[in-house]
Amino acid sequence: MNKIVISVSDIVTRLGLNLIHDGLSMSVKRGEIYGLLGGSGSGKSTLLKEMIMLVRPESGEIRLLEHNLTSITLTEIAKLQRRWGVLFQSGALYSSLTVKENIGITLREYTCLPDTLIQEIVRVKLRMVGLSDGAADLYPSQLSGGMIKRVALARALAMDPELLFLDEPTSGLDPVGAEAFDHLILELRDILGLTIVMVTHDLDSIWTVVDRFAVLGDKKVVAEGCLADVIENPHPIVQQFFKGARGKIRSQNGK
Ligand SMILES: Nc1ncnc2c1ncn2[C@@H]1O[C@H](COP(=O)(O)OP(=O)(O)OP(=O)(O)O)[C@@H](O)[C@H]1O
Repeated sequence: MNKIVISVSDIVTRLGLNLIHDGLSMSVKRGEIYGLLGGSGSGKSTLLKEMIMLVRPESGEIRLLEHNLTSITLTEIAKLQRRWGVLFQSGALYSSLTVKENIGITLREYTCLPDTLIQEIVRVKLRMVGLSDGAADLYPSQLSGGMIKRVALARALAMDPELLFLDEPTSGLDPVGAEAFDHLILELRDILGLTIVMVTHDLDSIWTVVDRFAVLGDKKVVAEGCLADVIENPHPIVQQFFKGARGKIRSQNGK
């Protein structure tokens, strides 16, 4: 069985007066694509932010790549941050920097690599996400939504991370672009051996790329597992979530 690389145990999260998580637990295994699903406001993005230490839970424990995030030192945080990449929903590219500068920025910040090598790494990452060298000198305002996601993904991969966090990677893309992006994620996981955690509302992504997932509701994980297992879970939140999707499965099966 694959080793667990992220384990969230019994966390309680409060943001302002809002209780977001109340005894939430889940775990991610090495090499899998793990989805965080749930209704709007169920705390998916907050959970992802807790895994990358942008938000701190009030209690409970998060262990990531054998570090306990509640008791980690600053030096360990700095090392750990190099081992993950993040793709935020909007892409979060710097508008005043070109594509190549956006991708190279973490390499310049975290390494002492010479400029020629950084340029070469940027070229490799661009190709890895299916973009040509011609995109390197463009600014974000000159890119389509799909290209922005790809550049943001290339930037997330710049440091050769073991873990990739994706917050709604296909949001804002048309169905064709979303499908292409899903396939890219699958391909990169297989080629690079990544472990991927993704927040998604996109049921097509769940069928296509996600190996296991958690459904968040009632401030907890109400179901966790692979699609075949979770879809049979009688919890009302799960059934509500998949009602339309189940119809889709039936129609796909010709039933
Ligand atoms: N800084 C904050 N202060 C107070 N409440 C917050 C803060 N950030 C988020 N929240 C609240 O926390 C709840 C969970 O937010 P979160 O973004 O994690 O949900 P989500 O499941 O990702 O939702 P969506 O699918 O709509 O993006 C929401 O009700 C949100 O309003």
